Amino acid sequence: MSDSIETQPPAYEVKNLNKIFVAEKPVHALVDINLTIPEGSFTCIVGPSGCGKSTLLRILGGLVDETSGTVNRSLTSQSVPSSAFVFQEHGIFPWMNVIDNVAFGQQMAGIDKKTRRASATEWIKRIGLSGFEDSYPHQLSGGMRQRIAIARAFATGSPALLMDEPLGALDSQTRTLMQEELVALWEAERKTVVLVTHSIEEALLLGDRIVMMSARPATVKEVIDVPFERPRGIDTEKDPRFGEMKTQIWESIRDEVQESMGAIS
Ligand SMILES: Nc1ncnc2c1ncn2[C@@H]1O[C@H](COP(=O)(O)OP(=O)(O)OP(=O)(O)O)[C@@H](O)[C@H]1O
Repeated sequence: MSDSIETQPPAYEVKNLNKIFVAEKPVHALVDINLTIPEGSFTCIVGPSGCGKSTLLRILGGLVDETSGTVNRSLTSQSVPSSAFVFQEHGIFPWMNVIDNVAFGQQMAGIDKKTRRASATEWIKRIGLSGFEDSYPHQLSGGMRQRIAIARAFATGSPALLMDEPLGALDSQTRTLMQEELVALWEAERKTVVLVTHSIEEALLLGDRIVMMSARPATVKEVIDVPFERPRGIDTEKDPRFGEMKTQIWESIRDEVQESMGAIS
């Protein structure tokens, strides 16, 4: 874990948060969530499928309202959105070319065309897609499309990036490369990142901290500090502690899945 993370002021402070979706049958998604996310940290959220991870992320970003409790967001900005989202798929517009997709967030923020095209060109270079500025998403691979979605989020200038399984649809080799690229961008920019993942390995490779959620109605079961030095990679995975932590997290999640299915006798 980065030494300074613990001393950073909170980017998000969640207190006694509850979320009940009002549907034909009300769904109690989140119950009494208390969580502090330090500025500049990389936090991964893991938990059983359907427990409420995406809901928590959307509440952090203000896309969904909480039912009760509070979310204090200290990272605000007059000129750009306080957070930018990256979703697993469909995050970029098929009718826009690469440069317009990357510049979209800045366009929404009212930044002039010349400035946003210069910034988008720089970001396209940083993600290794120079030469593809005029290409359309259907002409690109899945990995290239997710690079664009990530570049667009960084290019908005938002101080926080909220990512919902951003690498989940990629093949394992592309995913490994993109994990490294994402961490390199985060280390250079030091945004506050909150990333939902189903992959325990990914959480251990990317995160300063891992927030483990219980089965629905979800609460924060545990927050684990990830002890591995950066850069992390194959050597990190060979560390015996990596295997131990992976087993510990998996066993905890498995208990939650079993509990939610009523499978524990
Ligand atoms: N708009 C909505 N209306 C009603 N129920 C909803 C709504 N959005 C989510 N839910 C319910 O809230 C619960 C949590 O959903 P959420 O998508 O946050 O879980 P998740 O942990 O991200 O799932 P997964 O890991 O499968 O992506 C689920 O039972 C889901 O059906």
